[in-house]
Amino acid sequence: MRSVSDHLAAIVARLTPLPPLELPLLEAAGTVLAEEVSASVDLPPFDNSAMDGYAVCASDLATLPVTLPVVADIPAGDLAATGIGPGSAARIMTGAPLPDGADTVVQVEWTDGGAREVRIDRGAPVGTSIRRAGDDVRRGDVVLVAGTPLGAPQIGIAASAGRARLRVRPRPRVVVMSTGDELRDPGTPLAHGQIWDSNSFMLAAAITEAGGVAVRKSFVRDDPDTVKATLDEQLAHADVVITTGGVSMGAYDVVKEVLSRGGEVEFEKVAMRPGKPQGFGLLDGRVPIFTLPGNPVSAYVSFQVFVRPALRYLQGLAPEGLPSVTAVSETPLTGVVGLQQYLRAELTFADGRYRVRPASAQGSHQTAALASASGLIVLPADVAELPAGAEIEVLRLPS
Ligand SMILES: Nc1nc2c(c(=O)[nH]1)N[C@H]1C(S)=C(S)[C@@H](COP(=O)(O)OP(=O)(O)OC[C@H]3O[C@@H](n4cnc5c(N)ncnc54)[C@H](O)[C@@H]3O)O[C@H]1N2
Ligand code: MOO
Repeated sequence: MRSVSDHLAAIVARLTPLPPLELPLLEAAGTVLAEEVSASVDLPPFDNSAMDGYAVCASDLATLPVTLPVVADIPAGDLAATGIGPGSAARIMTGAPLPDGADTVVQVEWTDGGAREVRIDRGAPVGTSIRRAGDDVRRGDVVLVAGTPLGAPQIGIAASAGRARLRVRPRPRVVVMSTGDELRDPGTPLAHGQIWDSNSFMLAAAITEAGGVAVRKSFVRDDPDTVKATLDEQLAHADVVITTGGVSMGAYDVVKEVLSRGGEVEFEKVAMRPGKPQGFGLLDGRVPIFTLPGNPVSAYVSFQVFVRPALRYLQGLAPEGLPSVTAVSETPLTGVVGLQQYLRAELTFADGRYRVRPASAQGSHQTAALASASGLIVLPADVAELPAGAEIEVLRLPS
């Protein structure tokens, strides 16, 4: 059996990051930058006021209070090149260009707020409330490097630097499809022996959480031709395909049957619980496919352990999994030697430390315990027993 880390490494070795493309700025949010962005101008581009107030010459404030004529009114966006001289003031708004001749700004609270003339009660040494050109970014400075995930602040600086479009690696488009004759869509009636398809909905949500674009295909019957035709149909517009079900040892495990044929997908037993039967390959020699086990908890854990890192890698990021913390176990933990276990658990933080308690239901069909879990305890393959109070790694589940 392959170890979890060997299986992930084998997957990553076969992936190629998605080719970059140019997107309008807002569509680039959530993607990963594939170029360097530098400022084409100083930011701010001109000296401007940090306060609503009056632009004056500091030398006029030697004796206070002082009353000065207001010779100009400068709102933000004012294009007129107004200047002032000693003995006069310009009313100025936050962000408005500093008039020539002024070397300080007195905020309005320190004055009588006059429109024709203004009485100034408090002094403001040279440079007060002035934001100098380039004191955020100098023209030519690199503000974002290639490989940066584009969150809100990064989209903001790109806009500040004047960029309307960015070259990025896009969010991977991931087609998810459940297989199984027993499956029905939620909202429709069930006959005996049938269940509602939960995997495709759960994984579509997980794909979105992991930064991909999910395309949920309705479930597919356990029929080799239908499975093959549906996969072929998806190839044109998928960066990744995920299937669930049909990969163990059963007589109707059609995913395995169809995809083993051409040798495109390799089916492995991975030393983990849940999630032992795994398949990975490149459809058509190019589109990564993950064939995840059908048990819902197994499918979910497999997604977090293998697919999430792969989606990151496709965007040009390090193939990391979920963030983890070290927690103190509140109960003894029993391992299965030879299998790395992922135990659904409640993770809490109190008195400066994380504590963790495994759920009592650990079956790979027991989805209620998964839905109320906040963490997954990672119990390594070589651990048989851990006493209560021991420290253990816990993956934090997205919330
Ligand atoms: N003889 C053996 N049997 C099984 C083995 C084994 O090694 N030898 N492995 C077990 C393990 S571990 C797992 S995990 C499952 C994997 O099975 P498949 O991937 O073939 O999945 P199915 O048989 O299609 O389904 C398993 C289980 O999950 C339910 N299911 C499937 N799809 C969905 C869905 N979309 N939504 C909700 N539930 C779903 C399905 O009804 C079954 O109950 O194999 C074990 N067996
Ligand atoms: O290994 Mo299966 O994925 O546990 O139920």
